[in-house]
Amino acid sequence: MTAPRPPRRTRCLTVGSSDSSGGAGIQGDLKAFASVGAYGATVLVGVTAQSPAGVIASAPVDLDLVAAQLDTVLADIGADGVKVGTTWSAALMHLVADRLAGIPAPLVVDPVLVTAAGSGLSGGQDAVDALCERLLPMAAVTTPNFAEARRLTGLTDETDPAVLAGALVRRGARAVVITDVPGGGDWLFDGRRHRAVPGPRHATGCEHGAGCAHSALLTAFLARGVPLPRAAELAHRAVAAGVANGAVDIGRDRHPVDLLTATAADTATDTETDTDTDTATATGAAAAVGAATATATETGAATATDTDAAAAVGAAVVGGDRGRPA
Ligand SMILES: Nc1ncnc2c1ncn2[C@@H]1O[C@H](COP(=O)(O)OP(=O)(O)OP(=O)(O)O)[C@@H](O)[C@H]1O
Ligand SMILES: Cc1ncc(CO)c(N)n1
Repeated sequence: MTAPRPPRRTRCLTVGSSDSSGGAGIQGDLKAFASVGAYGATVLVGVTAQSPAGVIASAPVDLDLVAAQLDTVLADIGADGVKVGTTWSAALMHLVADRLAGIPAPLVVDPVLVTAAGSGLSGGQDAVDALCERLLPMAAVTTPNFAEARRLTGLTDETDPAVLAGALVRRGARAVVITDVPGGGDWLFDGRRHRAVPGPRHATGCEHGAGCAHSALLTAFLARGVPLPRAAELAHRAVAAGVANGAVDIGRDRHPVDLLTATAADTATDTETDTDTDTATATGAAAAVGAATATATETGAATATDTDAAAAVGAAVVGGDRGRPA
């Protein structure tokens, strides 16, 4: 009799660029995957010199090296969920689309065109067109911020997220989450139904990497089979908590989001007694899915009342593959 195979952890792959400050890009993605216990692999497509204040210099990685990374990681590690970030060139978009075509894993496309600090970070219009034509139709969801949604649709003065999301679906997206819409929170359109993903805005200045963290968490949750509306809610709550409890001690004027230490800080010396309910209850990615995390961590079983959340986080914590799509 052969021994049962141990449960496999969720494998997430990010195709993105390096952020020298460590807060966004592939570094941010790895932290976001780790915050929910997913295994993160990376295909590096570019390098940036940046701080939370902005991008100073950048360069793409040679396409042959990108192809070799994709082939190697997909052949050996595989992926249950894939995220694509920075869009350096049309050639890169075509290469990534060719290599990812047909892989049985949800794809999240975070079209990084404008960073939280307002820096442009993308190729030209041909890269944007290739992204829309090749990658958006393959993706389970795309997650532009408000400025990116305007750029992708060409609706540069549009203020209504529903109009922008509708236009993106007409451009080929299957589903859209526009992040940080006016008034706070996100906007989800799954191609059939529009809905707000509400949440308060936190004025901590810790927004660097928020978009990367959001799309990486969405990738991990979708990889575990959490339905998109719930995954969008969980990802937003986790990131908003990471902004509220961000790394204010890192960076001069602007600071990175922090998904990892908030939970630890919560259980540490308790020097901060925060009465703001959102801040107090939603500390860190793990706590954003509520008691589910704690229960799963302690008992090794996702016994919390919030089943989606438990599936999303619990599976990672116990290294299992519950919730994985067939
Ligand atoms: N100040 C804030 N308070 C609460 N939530 C926020 C705040 N800023 C952003 N968020 C949330 O963070 C997530 C990412 O949104 P955002 O629009 O900042 O991404 P982005 O602009 O792509 O970020 P970046 O370029 O730094 O990666 C969304 O769920 C959004 O609602
Ligand atoms: C490399 C990189 N990717 C993504 C973002 C998100 O805006 C960033 N600031 N830097």
